[in-house]
Amino acid sequence: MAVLPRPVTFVTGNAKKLEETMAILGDSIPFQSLKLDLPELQGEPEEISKEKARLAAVEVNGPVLVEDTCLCFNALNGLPGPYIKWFLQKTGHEGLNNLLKAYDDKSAYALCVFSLALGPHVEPVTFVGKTEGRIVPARGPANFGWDPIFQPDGYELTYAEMPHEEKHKISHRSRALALVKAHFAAANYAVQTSSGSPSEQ
Ligand SMILES: O=c1nc[nH]c2c1ncn2[C@H]1C[C@H](O)[C@@H](COP(=O)(O)OP(=O)(O)OP(=O)(O)O)O1
Ligand SMILES: [Mg+2]
Repeated sequence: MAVLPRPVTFVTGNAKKLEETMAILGDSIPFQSLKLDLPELQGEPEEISKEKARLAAVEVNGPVLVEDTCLCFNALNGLPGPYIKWFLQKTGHEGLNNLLKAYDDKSAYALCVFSLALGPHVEPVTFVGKTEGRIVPARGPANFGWDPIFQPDGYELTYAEMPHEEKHKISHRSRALALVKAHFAAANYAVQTSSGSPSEQ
């Protein structure tokens, strides 16, 4: 049993990510959240996520969980990838579709990389979830990022058109979180209580 000084803090500036993560995790891990905009870093997805966790662990001075999400177009060798936030902000759903106009291949994948750092001086561990699909003209409510233009393989609906539970069955985020949950179950973490004795979770 590993003892945590306090529950793991999920650090994100994105309210929808937090909502989905809480819905998927339930009470499976000792968890709290902090709304903080961490820097948008460059590089490979796992390195970005790890570096985010290192920065968050320094901010929180305790155990943290972060995630970085990428939307990767195969025709563009994985771009926009981790830069999807800016592409979405600057070009919108239509602009993202237009990027693929020059190519027959509209296939894409959503990648979610969670990183857990038990403290500021502990090397983060990553958990990757991937969902394959394709980019389509926007359909469904536009209340979470690029959900309206991502249609997962095997479905006629975009992420945005699916009921939440349906998205969670196959999403990049839920696949990564399944690994996070398994890690917690195996590690058998316990949280230090104020009385000083660890309580098992
Ligand atoms: O399931 C999703 N379905 C649709 N869109 C999504 C999803 N998950 C993230 N997104 C969007 C948010 C942001 O525009 C970009 C990822 O950028 P990313 O840096 O990871 O997110 P963020 O800056 O909003 O929050 P954070 O403070 O955790 O970094 O893709
Ligand atoms: Mg971000």
